[in-house]
Amino acid sequence: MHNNTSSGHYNDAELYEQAIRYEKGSFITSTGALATLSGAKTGRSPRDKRIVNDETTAEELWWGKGSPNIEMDEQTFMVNRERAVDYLNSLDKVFVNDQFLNWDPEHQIKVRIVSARAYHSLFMHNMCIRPTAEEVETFGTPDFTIYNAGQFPCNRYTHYMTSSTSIDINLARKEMVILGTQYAGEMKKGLFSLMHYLMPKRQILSLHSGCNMGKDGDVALFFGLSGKIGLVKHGAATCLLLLPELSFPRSVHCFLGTGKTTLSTDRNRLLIGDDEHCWSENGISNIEGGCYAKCIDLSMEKEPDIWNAIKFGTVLENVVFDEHTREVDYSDKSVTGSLHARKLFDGIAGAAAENTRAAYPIEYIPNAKLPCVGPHPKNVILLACDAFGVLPPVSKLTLPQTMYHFISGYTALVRTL
Ligand SMILES: Nc1ncnc2c1ncn2[C@@H]1O[C@H](COP(=O)(O)OP(=O)(O)O)[C@@H](O)[C@H]1O
Ligand SMILES: C=C(OP(=O)(O)O)C(=O)O
Repeated sequence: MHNNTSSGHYNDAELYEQAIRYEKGSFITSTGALATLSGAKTGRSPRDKRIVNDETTAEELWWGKGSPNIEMDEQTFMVNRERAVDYLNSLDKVFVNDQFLNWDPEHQIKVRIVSARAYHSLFMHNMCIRPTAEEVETFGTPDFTIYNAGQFPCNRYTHYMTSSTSIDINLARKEMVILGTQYAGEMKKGLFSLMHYLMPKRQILSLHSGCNMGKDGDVALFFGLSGKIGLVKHGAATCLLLLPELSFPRSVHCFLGTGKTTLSTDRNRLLIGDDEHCWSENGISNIEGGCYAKCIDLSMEKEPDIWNAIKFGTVLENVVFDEHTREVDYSDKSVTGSLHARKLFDGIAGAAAENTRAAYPIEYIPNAKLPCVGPHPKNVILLACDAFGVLPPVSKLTLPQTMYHFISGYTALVRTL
């Protein structure tokens, strides 16, 4: 970085101080968490996420109709990279996180995150695997670097840009650039995209799943899409029956997530991870070092372990709290149900992206399995949200049926309008 910009690793307390002093909307809640705001974007921007299509990725990645990969060229990546680095260099200080991905030591990846906001640094500190002091000293060259200049927009007149947000991945340069969104989840999901590229080359399956283990070592995987909006009628969702003490609201309702985090965090089982895993010959390993729980309507009674994890060190995104008591009102969706959120979901009547979040280190869950690895899974659960009520609430699938439903994406929400 530029000589006038100081960069460094900060501890949790220092990051709290920096966030509270310099980042508007950052406060300590009654339980000690750092409550903060992600700005206009309160969820991911998949339509603004691009991958450089070069000689190698042209062959290796799926492009074109039906593919979720949106392309950009190397030159445009460099334009955005320069813009992000120039922005970061214009600041007095930037935050640097050197951390690891993947609890399987044989397939661990070193990542560096350079960010402008203390909130982003604390978030990644919680979400990636934390190195020891000695490992920080001997970290060396990272395998991948994120430049997060999310407060600064991309230039809408730059080739490929369709808004002021761009999340750009260059696999050859091993870099990711973020412009125009401060939603912290972009960083963790960007690294997950990287793992989807790197791990299959090593004959390892990267999985969007939660994972926990019974006392006898039986591992269960929970698959289900996140970040989808749904209109669910009471009683129509499969996951309702998997965890009957929780309930969906009575009427038509919009929400995110199918329950990987909620259902893998289970008092009676050891938590291996809530969202991203690798399945290799060695068994299962969590990619991350933390959890990113949705907290809309969170309560002590329904989800006690997640509730208790919201303490000093935890980042609370876009929640509303009482100015004096600093008690969080988890039913308040006014920040994430913003005009922007409504626009994001294409004007679906009454829709609000209820995406208030808590990011905490996995060891904040009392029965976390550390290190976060386990043997080959015994059960695979596909969580579905079938608003039509066509799927039986619980079905035991044969292997071909499982493959069919997994590949056809039926763990996603199926909605009515
Ligand atoms: N029966 C249920 N099973 C799972 N989640 C439920 C249930 N009822 C309500 N919920 C809520 O749905 C959301 C599920 O989100 P989450 O577990 O984060 O999904 P994912 O990890 O798959 O993205 C949470 O806000 C949870 O409180
Ligand atoms: C970070 C995200 O994923 P998940 O819902 O799986 O936590 C997200 O969709 O914004």
